[in-house]
Amino acid sequence: MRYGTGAEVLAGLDLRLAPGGFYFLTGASGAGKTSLLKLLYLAQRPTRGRLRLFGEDVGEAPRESLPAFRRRIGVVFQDFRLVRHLSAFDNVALPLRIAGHDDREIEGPVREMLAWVGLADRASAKPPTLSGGEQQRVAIARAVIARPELLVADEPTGNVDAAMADRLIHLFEALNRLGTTVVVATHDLSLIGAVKGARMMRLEDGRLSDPTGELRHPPSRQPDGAPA
Ligand SMILES: Nc1ncnc2c1ncn2[C@@H]1O[C@H](COP(=O)(O)OP(=O)(O)OP(=O)(O)O)[C@@H](O)[C@H]1O
Repeated sequence: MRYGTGAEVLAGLDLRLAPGGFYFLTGASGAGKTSLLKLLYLAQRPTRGRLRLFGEDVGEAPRESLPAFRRRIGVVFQDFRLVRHLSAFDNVALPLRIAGHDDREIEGPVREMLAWVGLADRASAKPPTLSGGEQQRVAIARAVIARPELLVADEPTGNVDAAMADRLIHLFEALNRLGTTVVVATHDLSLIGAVKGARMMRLEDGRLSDPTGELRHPPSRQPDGAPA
């Protein structure tokens, strides 16, 4: 994959995600994590090569077929991308509204989700009046509310404290237990250690050092806190 006429930012990737798997993606800043996630949530197409999603070839699928695939994917963007003029409640409700649920069906689950991410009392606040951490939690609630088949999250806990990060990763785990394939890009080793059975993929200069995530499991914590 390359942006425009620039150099390739991802090359030679051969990667298969098992349905229902939980994957962490790590790598230095600029290694290409966000670019790989963009391929997964169909914001970018591979410049060459093949991309299959949900068993279908999407690398060269017609543009008009992509929204139907995207509705099956929950995305936590690094920069949140909340709708500024909608309340926290309405941002979280968006995927359910798009899926055709009416207000009576939406109210309960959205309130419950906002309570889970600690924002029960901020439901009517609009994004510009929320802190970075609060916006991030709204973004996460919006990404998971409709139980997507694939959840892609880019540094989803970069703006919250350790206790909230723990709570959020358990939300991802709960979703994963319901069958969602989860891919989380992060630098946070404690997050990686928190999910048993998760697989870890590492990007270095646009190449995956462990494309299946099978070889390296999350580093377990030593008593002194250093990664194993
Ligand atoms: N829209 C873009 N246009 C051109 N080049 C880009 C674009 N986005 C990213 N790049 C380049 O692609 C490379 C990989 O960037 P990417 O954002 O995927 O890295 P990353 O691993 O997610 O970094 P970080 O941890 O800092 O978010 C970098 O060299 C970056 O400068």
